[in-house]
Amino acid sequence: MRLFEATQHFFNEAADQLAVHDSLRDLLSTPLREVQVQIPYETDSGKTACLVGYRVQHNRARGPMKGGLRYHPGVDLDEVRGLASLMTWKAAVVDLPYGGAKGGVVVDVAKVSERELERITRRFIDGIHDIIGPDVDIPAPDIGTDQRVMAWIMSQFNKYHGFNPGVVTGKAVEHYGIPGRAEATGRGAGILALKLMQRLNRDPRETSVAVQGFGNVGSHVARFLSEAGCRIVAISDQYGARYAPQGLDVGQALRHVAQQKSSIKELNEGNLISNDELLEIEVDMLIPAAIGGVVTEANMTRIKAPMIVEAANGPISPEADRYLNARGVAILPDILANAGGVTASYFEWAQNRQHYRWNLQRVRSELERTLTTAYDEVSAEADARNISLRLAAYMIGIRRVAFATSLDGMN
Ligand SMILES: NC(=O)c1ccc[n+]([C@@H]2O[C@H](COP(=O)([O-])OP(=O)(O)OC[C@H]3O[C@@H](n4cnc5c(N)ncnc54)[C@H](O)[C@@H]3O)[C@@H](O)[C@H]2O)c1
Repeated sequence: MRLFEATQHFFNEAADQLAVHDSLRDLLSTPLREVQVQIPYETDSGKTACLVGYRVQHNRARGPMKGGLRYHPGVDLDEVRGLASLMTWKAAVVDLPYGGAKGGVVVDVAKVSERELERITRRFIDGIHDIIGPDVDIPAPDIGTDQRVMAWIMSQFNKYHGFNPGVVTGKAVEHYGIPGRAEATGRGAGILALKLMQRLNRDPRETSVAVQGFGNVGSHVARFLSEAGCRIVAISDQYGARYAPQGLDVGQALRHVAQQKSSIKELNEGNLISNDELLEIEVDMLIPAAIGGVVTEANMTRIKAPMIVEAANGPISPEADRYLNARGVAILPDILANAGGVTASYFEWAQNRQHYRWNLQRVRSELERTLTTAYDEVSAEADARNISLRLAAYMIGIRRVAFATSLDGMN
């Protein structure tokens, strides 16, 4: 099942529970706008190459649309559409004044130089600058993009529209960003993972954790949970995974990746296993923090973790979700689990508009407060109705967006 179909499946389940009528359901399911642009750019060898980029704006009933920009060879319109709809429900679950959007460029960042990446980004913004903006649609980092890419986006947008740092979030602290944004998605997933352990009466110091993906999100969630006393037994990147039942030294892995610019595969600790094997190890908590669609009908019966935190977007297919729920696996859904990123982006955007900056301590405490409030609402809804955390989160998000949409009216 493709990502948009999967997100629509979860949407429809919740809309059924809420008895959302057909015309409103159609409105909430149909993206506001989808744009595909050509990205011609000059390679370092002087040739002209051409890529494809997308921006999908899903819903703006609750505010300007917000969502990351993904650079990955697997990007396509369906994926971006699915991710854009997830952003709408995510922003609503954590009660931020935003709608949802997402963008992507079909490119393998490992195969282009830094200068090429800058040219690609600037040409992409040439193609979409007139549909984004601080009051319209605000991009942020996702797979393959980081603070450098955000700086180029801001600079290119400003050439057309004048100085406006609030057009993009996830910027460097020294360049209109805020402390704590880079760590926020992983930290947020870690805060919520501890909440899930508490829900199941688990002691973090007796909990083993496997994290798939050691990029922005995966590395920060692994660090946070390791500092909270959990045993991180497996980590990975796209090239492979390392597994040590007695626990891995996360600080050492962070230094290895930062200093050696090398893969987790080359880490001098634990046994080398594949990404598929990582998903299936005997562990208390599994945290997919890389790409989507990793737990499906093909491997669901071999997943052993009793707790799953979806730090990545869309890692579990609807079939696997149904099966794992029936088996009693506690799943913290993506639209809550990784909402720390958009929450800190909201802080950054609001501060850009005020030309004012919080310190790290304030960002962290506001992040924890926002996510904890959302978690408490979702778990209360799940308990009251005896439903999964995913269904409860979707119901809360859809209820808020549906209400705003109906107040907006049709004209
Ligand atoms: N960055 C954010 O603020 C943010 C916010 C919300 C959700 N997310 C989601 O978190 C996930 C990770 O994003 P990120 O920002 O950490 O990206 P990133 O590019 O920093 O890191 C991605 C990681 O996944 C690994 N990876 C890539 N392809 C893989 C594959 N086929 N199999 C296994 N591993 C693979 C990479 O090697 C890397 O370690 C994505 O699903 C993204 O949508 C990110």
